[in-house]
Amino acid sequence: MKLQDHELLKEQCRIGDSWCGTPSLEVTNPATGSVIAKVPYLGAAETKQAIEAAEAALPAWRGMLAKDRAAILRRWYELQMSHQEDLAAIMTAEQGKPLSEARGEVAYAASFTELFAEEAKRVYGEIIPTPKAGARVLVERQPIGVVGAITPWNFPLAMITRKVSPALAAGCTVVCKPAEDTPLSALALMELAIRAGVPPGVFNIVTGDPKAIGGELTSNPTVRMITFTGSTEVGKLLMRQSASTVKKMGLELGGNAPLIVFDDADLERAVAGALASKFRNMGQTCVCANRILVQDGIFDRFADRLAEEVEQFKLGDGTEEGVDQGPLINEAGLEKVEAHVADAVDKGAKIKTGGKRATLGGTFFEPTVLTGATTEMLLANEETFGPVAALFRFTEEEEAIRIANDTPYGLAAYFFTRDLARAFRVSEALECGIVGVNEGLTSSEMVPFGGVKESGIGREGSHHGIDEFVEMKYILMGGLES
Ligand SMILES: NC(=O)C1=CN([C@@H]2O[C@H](COP(=O)(O)OP(=O)(O)OC[C@H]3O[C@@H](n4cnc5c(N)ncnc54)[C@H](O)[C@@H]3O)[C@@H](O)[C@H]2O)C=CC1
Ligand SMILES: O=C(O)[C@H](O)CS(=O)(=O)O
Repeated sequence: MKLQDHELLKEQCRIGDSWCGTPSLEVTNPATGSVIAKVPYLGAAETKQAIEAAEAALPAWRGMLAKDRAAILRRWYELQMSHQEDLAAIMTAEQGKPLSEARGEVAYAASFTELFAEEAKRVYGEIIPTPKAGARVLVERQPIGVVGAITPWNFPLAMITRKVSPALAAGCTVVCKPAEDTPLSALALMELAIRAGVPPGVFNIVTGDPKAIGGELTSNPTVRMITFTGSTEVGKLLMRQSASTVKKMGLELGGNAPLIVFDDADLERAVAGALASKFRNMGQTCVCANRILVQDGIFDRFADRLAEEVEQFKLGDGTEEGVDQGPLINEAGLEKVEAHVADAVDKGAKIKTGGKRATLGGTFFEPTVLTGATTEMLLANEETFGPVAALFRFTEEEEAIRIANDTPYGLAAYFFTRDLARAFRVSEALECGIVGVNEGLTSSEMVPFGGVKESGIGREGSHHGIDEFVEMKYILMGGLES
C-alpha cells in the first residue's frame, strides 16, 4: 500500500507508553492473498499488563477537566480526517472494501470522535428534591473505570471509535483487542491518538490470541465493563465469562434484517434501498438486509430491476478505479456464503444472477440475487454476511411482519411503503432496535445504534452513547438543618 505517512503502519501493540511485542501474526490482503504486515501474537500476560497500565492511568485521566479531555478528542478527530487517505489505504489493504467505502468509513469513524469530544462536556449530574428535611440529594455520573473492548473486522475503524471515543470522553481508560484480520487500522488509530495527546495507558491495544486476551479481559476484576461487536455466539461467551466479576456489558451482535417491499412502494426507491443495505461492505455488516420480503403485486418488477442493478456492479481489487464490490474477508466467510446459496438452491431457490465464486478467484463471490427463497433455508435463519440478496414472496402485511419477527435476532429492519398509517403500524410491530422506512442506510454517529433479543445489549452513538460508560451515584447529604 502507498502511504504518505509511513509512521501510520504499525506492527507492534501499544501498552502504556510502549510499542511492544514481536511481529509474528501475518496480516493478508484479501484481494491478493499477499502478506502486507505482521503484528504480535500476544496473550493473557500482556493483556494483564495493559489492564494494569489502564488502571494506573485512570486517576489522572478521570481527574482531568472534561474540557481538556474534550480538546484531546477533538485533536484526535482532526488527525483522523487529515489522514483519511492513508487510513483508507490501510483499511482497503487489510479488509478489502473498495477505497470509496474505506474513505467513507474513515469519516464515519471520525464522526464518533467528533461527537464525543462534544459530549465529554455534557456528562451532567442532577439535584433531586430531598426526601427528608435538612438534607440534599446529589446525583453524579462517574466514569465506570477500565473498559475492555473487542472489535470486529468489518468496520476496522468505526467499531473502535464508536466505543473508545465515548469511553475516553466519560473519563474511562481502555484496553482494546481488534480483530486478527484487521489490526493495522486499529494501530494506525492508536498512533494518531498518541499524536493527539492521549496520555500513556489511557488507550491500549493488544493483538493476538482472542481466547487468551478475551479470557483475561473478562475475568480480571479491574476491568469493569466489556464492550463487544461481533457474532452473537462470541457475545454470549463473553457474557458468561464476565459473570464471575459482574461486569457491565455492551454488546452489538449479529442480525438477520428483513427488508420488506410493499405493493405501494416507490419501486426505484425500494431497489436503491435494497442495493445500499444488502451490498454495503459486500454484505458484511450486521445491519445488511438478510431477507428481502416482496409483496406479490410488485415482486416481478422489483426482482427484475434489482438484478439489473446488481449486474452493473464492478467486482475487483478495492484499489482499482470504479470497483464497488471487493473480496470477502477470508475463506471461512466465502465458504459460509457458498453454503447458504447451495442450501437455498437445493431447497428450491432460483439464481436470477450471480450465485458462485467469481472467476477472479480468491475470496471474490459474484453479487447474487435469488428468488423463491423460503423460511426453511439456512439464509433465512443465519446471517449470510455476504453479497446474496434472497427474495421471499408474501401476500398480506401481517404475514410479512410475522416472518420478519420470526428470528432470535432483532437489530435492524427496513420497509418501503407510501402509506403513512402503514409506516407507523409496521415500524411499531417490528421487533428490533433500528427501523429504516423508505431508507436502506440508517447508520450515523447521531443515532442510538443497537438491537434487542439476541442482537445485543446497550446503544452506541448519539448523546445516549456515553451513558454506557458511566455509573450513576447518588449522595444523600444530611446535617444541613438551619
Ligand atoms: N455484529 C457485527 O457487526 C458482526 C457480526 N459478525 C458475525 O459473526 C460471524 C463470524 O465473524 P467473525 O469475525 O468470526 O466474528 P467473531 O465474533 O468471531 O469476531 C469478532 C471479534 O471477536 C473476537 N473473538 C472471537 N472469539 C473470541 C473469544 N473466544 N474471546 C474473545 N474474543 C473473541 C475476534 O477476534 C474479533 O475481534 C459473521 O459471519 C457474522 O455473522 C461478525 C463481525 C461483526
Ligand atoms: O457491525 C456492523 O456491521 C456495524 O455496526 C454496522 S454500521 O454501524 O456500520 O452500520
